[in-house]
Amino acid sequence: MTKLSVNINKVATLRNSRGGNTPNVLQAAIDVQEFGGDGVTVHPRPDERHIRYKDVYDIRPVIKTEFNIEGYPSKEFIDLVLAVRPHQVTLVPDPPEALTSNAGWDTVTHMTFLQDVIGRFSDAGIRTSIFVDTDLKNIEGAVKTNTDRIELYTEPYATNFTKDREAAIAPFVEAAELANKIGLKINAGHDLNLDNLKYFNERIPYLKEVSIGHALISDALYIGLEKTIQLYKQQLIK
Ligand SMILES: CC(=O)[C@@H](O)[C@H](O)COP(=O)(O)O
Ligand SMILES: NCC(=O)COP(=O)(O)O
Repeated sequence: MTKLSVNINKVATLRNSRGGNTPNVLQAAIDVQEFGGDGVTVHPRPDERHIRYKDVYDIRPVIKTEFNIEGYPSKEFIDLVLAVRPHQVTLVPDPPEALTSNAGWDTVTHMTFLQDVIGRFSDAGIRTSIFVDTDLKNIEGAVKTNTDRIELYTEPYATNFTKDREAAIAPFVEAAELANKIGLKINAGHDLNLDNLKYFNERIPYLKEVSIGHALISDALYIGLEKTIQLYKQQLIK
């Protein structure tokens, strides 16, 4: 079964809209694991508009499953990850002002930088993953960065799924086949939801983990967090 890591950024976005501590982000991290999530993902950004650096420190001790920290590897981010020591770090090439992640790494152009950062995390015993699109040159470049995993950037799949699901999935299957062949493990995420997740999971070989936030937290407003997590987990049965 593919693992579900629940991204709780949007819980923090709601909290931050009022100040105070409602909803409680720490309790959300505890509950998503209690309700069957296989991990917790956070993506701190420089302006701390959702998950704050302090949240990341606070959440670490309540993790009983797997903690995945995503973000752009600025000096502050690298220091945070090395201090908190999650199970996995996912490097994302977001510029600071990005509304949300909107591209994968150009692994050829940024090879030396990625090799250096990945080396530092690997030396600290933290599993590494890098966010990439399905361009095969970026998959081939990824293996040379020495990353353990890639996270396939699934927004193009989600956008095209409603028009032509076969065409939408095809580049992701090809990318996953190549990644597996050259020794990379595969995660995926961005804009996955209850409509498009089952087909993605069925069609993508070797998929180890998906991280889902925006749609899952939105669904939870209607059907509750526990039921929502169970529904997402059901989509991930192979
Ligand atoms: C890498 C990725 O796709 C996610 O981390 C995404 O950026 C979710 O974060 P937000 O919901 O804060 O945009
Ligand atoms: N890595 C993707 C992630 O954590 C969540 O993305 P989204 O479901 O909020 O689009």
